[in-house]
Amino acid sequence: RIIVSGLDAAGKTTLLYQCFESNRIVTTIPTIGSLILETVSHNETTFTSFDVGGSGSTRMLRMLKFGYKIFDDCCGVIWVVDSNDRERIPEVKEELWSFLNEWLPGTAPILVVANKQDLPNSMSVGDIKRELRLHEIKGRLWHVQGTRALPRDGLVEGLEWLS
Ligand SMILES: Nc1nc2c(ncn2[C@@H]2O[C@H](COP(=O)(O)OP(=O)(O)OP(=O)(O)O)[C@@H](O)[C@H]2O)c(=O)[nH]1
Ligand SMILES: [Mg+2]
Repeated sequence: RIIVSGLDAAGKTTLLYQCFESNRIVTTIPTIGSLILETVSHNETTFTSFDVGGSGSTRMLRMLKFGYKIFDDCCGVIWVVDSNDRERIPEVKEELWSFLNEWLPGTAPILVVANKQDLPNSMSVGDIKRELRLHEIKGRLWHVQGTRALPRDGLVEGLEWLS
């Protein structure tokens, strides 16, 4: 199982469907209010997506209720970041680190997807590495891949790294 997470509107749904249905523009609706999840299965791999945005209490309830089952058999994480949303990067950092420290046991590798690279004001891969302090990750492999889910670009490279 691969967990796909990140703040709301980062591009998780778009990315999930773009991975498997080439050249199709996916119309997404925000997952606000729903507890979890979107699941896409491909060969032997299940991609389970949920967002960690929203209010703190909702987020925590969601994690508590579903956390263990989801995380138990997780062998990799895709963390999607809206590279264009500079204002929320501190929130991304906080959520990512609490996710790594509190919720994700073991040594599962993490692919950080620096999405929305097509937008002119987006942060670079280097910016994202620095802002999220990824070099402080201990005991698991990590990698940052710049992507444009619309049109898709970089996704295959990212998945190759993860596999
Ligand atoms: N410009 C641009 N827009 C993107 C890209 N990827 C996704 N989007 C847009 O960003 C918005 C949010 O994308 P979603 O895939 O719904 O994001 P999500 O992470 O699933 O959001 P929630 O379901 O609310 O958690 C949509 O309007 C997408 O069309 C990208 O690479 N570039
Ligand atoms: Mg979504």
